[in-house]
Amino acid sequence: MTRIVILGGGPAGYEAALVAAQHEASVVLVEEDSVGGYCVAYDCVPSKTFIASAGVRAGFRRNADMGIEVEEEAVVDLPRVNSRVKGLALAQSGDIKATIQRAGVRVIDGRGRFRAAEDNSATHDIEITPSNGSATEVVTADVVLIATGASPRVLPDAVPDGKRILTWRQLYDLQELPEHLVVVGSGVTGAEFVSAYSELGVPVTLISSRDRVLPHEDPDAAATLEEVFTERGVTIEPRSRADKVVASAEGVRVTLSDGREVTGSHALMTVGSIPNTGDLGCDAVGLELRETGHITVDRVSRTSVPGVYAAGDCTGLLPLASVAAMQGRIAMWHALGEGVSPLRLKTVASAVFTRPEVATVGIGHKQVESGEFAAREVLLPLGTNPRAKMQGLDRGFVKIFCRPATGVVIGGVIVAPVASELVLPLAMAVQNNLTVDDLAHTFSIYPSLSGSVTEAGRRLMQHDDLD
Ligand SMILES: Cc1cc2nc3c(=O)[nH]c(=O)nc-3n(C[C@H](O)[C@H](O)[C@H](O)COP(=O)(O)OP(=O)(O)OC[C@H]3O[C@@H](n4cnc5c(N)ncnc54)[C@H](O)[C@@H]3O)c2cc1C
Ligand SMILES: NC(=O)c1ccc[n+]([C@@H]2O[C@H](COP(=O)([O-])OP(=O)(O)OC[C@H]3O[C@@H](n4cnc5c(N)ncnc54)[C@H](O)[C@@H]3O)[C@@H](O)[C@H]2O)c1
Repeated sequence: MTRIVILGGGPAGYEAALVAAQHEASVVLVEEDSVGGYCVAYDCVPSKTFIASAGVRAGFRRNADMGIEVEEEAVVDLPRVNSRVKGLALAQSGDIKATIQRAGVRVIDGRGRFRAAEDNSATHDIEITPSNGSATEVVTADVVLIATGASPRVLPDAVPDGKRILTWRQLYDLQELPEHLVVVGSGVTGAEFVSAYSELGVPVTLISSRDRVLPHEDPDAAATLEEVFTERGVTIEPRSRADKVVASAEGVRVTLSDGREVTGSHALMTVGSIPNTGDLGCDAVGLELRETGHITVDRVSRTSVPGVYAAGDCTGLLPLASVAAMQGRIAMWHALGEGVSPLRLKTVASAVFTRPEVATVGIGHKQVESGEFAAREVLLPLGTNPRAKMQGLDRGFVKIFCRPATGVVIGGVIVAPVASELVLPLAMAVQNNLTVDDLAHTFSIYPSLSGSVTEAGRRLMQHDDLD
């Protein structure tokens, strides 16, 4: 029986554990905080739960346009919002732990690291320091999966104090909404919190080191979001790098690299993450880390050391829960001798949970513009969609990229309130080499937002048969 030790119980670790247990390996999962990982405890799950509450308040604000007056302002009870966020995360962690234990995985609450190996040893020894203070345990493994995730990057002159200067993981301890939130960093995390807090009625200033919010996303999508943010009263400071953040009893003072200062009641630092690989004893097994601290892996999650795999945010490949989970499963299939398809990042779908949401899949604007991929494209504004009109939605679009000759769908972008749900037909098209004709001939519901996906397909159909 193959002995497997998994370090870290996030999506990469727990999905790997389920696969390995299903294949009758002996599996030990070591998790020092909570099963489900940072994903469930502090990052993905809490942020999306918080955003769901913000969305309820936003719904109230839109009622007047729909002819429904709500007499009183919707009141945000932040402690209740936060307690729902934490309760849901705790319950989900419990569910996952129970599921993997039922599958036969041994879960150890503790911190794991490599122990120096004897030369030419085919196995690896993992030293585990239990969280409850009991004696260190050493477990020998034929295969080790490193799935230790990443943690918020801290700027040396802007160290979070958990009160005024906050990482996204500390937001759920606030008792009251900030009077004025300064968000530093305009990546996906920053954009999602700018959206949620502005929906909750909090004045927000966004310090963006780039020309625009969401520098890695589709430019039309980013422009739509900037318009929405500005309309909601968000102040955006483009091309502004925060050098320093100082907290006082009154609030925070953010010093930008050009000397300007921005003040607020709280600062939320969303300036990226660093991998949790520094204290794993990687050198004990000869595993070299990249300069960023990430672990290099191939498309079946192998590291440079035989018997050691890595998956998820610690590899820095594409920091998404869905990708982490797939990397973890692939690692176990490969290690246990199953037939396995290497990871295909070009088919990954992702969403930014702002309001409206931005969902993307496959090849995007940057790769088409640079000439890396030849494509025809269409952008269909949501304002033309009957269901959108009924729901009072005037923002958003469906964009599709297809191969010029064959019409095979290679990418898409949707900006809409439920873009994260609407993107699935495009993801299926990209994954399965479907064409715009396939989309065009698919029945969509009338009226529905997804009607814009099939309509965009029709707009890209070629009317000659010479291709
Ligand atoms: C604010 C925010 C929102 C996000 N929203 C989304 C989203 O909507 N959708 C999406 O797909 N992705 C989202 N992500 C990304 C997603 O959270 C990560 O990609 C995902 O958590 C990566 O999973 P992982 O398994 O690599 O590790 P993690 O979830 O980071 O878990 C790693 C675990 O390893 C444990 N660990 C670390 N070192 C050790 C050790 N030595 N021994 C034992 N245990 C250890 C940690 O305690 C932790 O529990 C979001 C990220 C952030 C920051
Ligand atoms: N909905 C989702 O799926 C979701 C949500 C959040 C995060 N994520 C994942 O996490 C990854 C990381 O996202 P992120 O937003 O946390 O980090 P990021 O690294 O993508 O963005 C951080 C931003 O902060 C800026 N920055 C850095 N230092 C700065 C400074 N001193 N002043 C001002 N700006 C500064 C950077 O230029 C960058 O644009 C994403 O790529 C995504 O894969 C996913």
